[in-house]
Amino acid sequence: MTQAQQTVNLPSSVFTGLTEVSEIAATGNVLGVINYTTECTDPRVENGQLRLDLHMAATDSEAFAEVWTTARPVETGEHHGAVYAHDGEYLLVAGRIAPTGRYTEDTRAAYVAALDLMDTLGYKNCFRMWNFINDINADNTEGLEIYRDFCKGRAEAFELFHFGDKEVPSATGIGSQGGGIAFYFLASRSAALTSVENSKQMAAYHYPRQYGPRPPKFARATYLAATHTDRRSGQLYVAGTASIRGHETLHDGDIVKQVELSLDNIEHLISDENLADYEITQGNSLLNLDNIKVYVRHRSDIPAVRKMCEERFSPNARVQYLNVDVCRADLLVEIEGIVA
Ligand SMILES: C=C(O[C@@H]1C=C(C(=O)O)C=C[C@H]1O)C(=O)O
Repeated sequence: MTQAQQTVNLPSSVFTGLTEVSEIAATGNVLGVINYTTECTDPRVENGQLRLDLHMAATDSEAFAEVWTTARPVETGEHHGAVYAHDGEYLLVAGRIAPTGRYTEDTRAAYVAALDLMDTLGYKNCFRMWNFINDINADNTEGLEIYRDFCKGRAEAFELFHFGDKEVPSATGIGSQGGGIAFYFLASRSAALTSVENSKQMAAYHYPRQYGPRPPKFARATYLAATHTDRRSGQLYVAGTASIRGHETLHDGDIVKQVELSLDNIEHLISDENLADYEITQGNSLLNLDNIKVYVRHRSDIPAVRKMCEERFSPNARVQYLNVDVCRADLLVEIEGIVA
């Protein structure tokens, strides 16, 4: 099959009630099940499937599962505390850092184990990372905000693996309702990746030191396609996006304006105007965003946030609203998604 005809069976995920996971699992091979639920547990292999429970819901009624499926048979395993599942083309790896007074070293060690696993198994193209950080805005035992503590350890791990700034994947770094720091990553063996920045935001890895000793290392989006010549039909994994222009938070205290700017930021990020710098042409708008998570700091804001989002998202989009802290104390909302 020529490169031009090569198709990459991209992973897809669905959100489902915790009880429906078995039904989804019956439809194909499961790369992994991420439970956004009422407690955090260490990643595990259960019935041959990778499972990670994240404490992201206050009640069972708010809980849901994100199920990653693939057309290929899946193998699972464990590597220095990280649990993984792979199908020959895609790898899902999950880990958890236990609560501690200082996260830099444990974050670095956990990321080193996961990045080493990717190298060892041959899935060097990491295209999305999710990090769930309990007490994200609280100070660690040395007075450093826990998010900044995490960012330091992550930056050190990327440095050890010689990740250039333009090689870091899109990511989410968000609060949780318990459990230290849990994370999961997606990587590919052969897909072509393009790191995408937002021309209206400073690249996070260039943030000034006022935001911490080491900047957050992530791309605003990662474009994933079968080959580098495919600039039209790839997927865009959109990082958690908030009310930030340049490097500054805008609309402190104003949830409505923060939602508007977060949505405007994503709309611009995935637009042909912004993607022209990468020779990607897809004609995207917010109506093409799916697998959406909307993180809201104050539970009482969720109804208004939902109404604003529903006015701009496709009625067919899969959307979950979660009540957790955001990476900066002055941010009230954050939104992520995938353009498939
Ligand atoms: C919202 C922002 O950052 C958040 C933190 C991230 C991280 O540290 O990995 C990634 C995206 C967002 O979840 C931002 O800086 O714009």
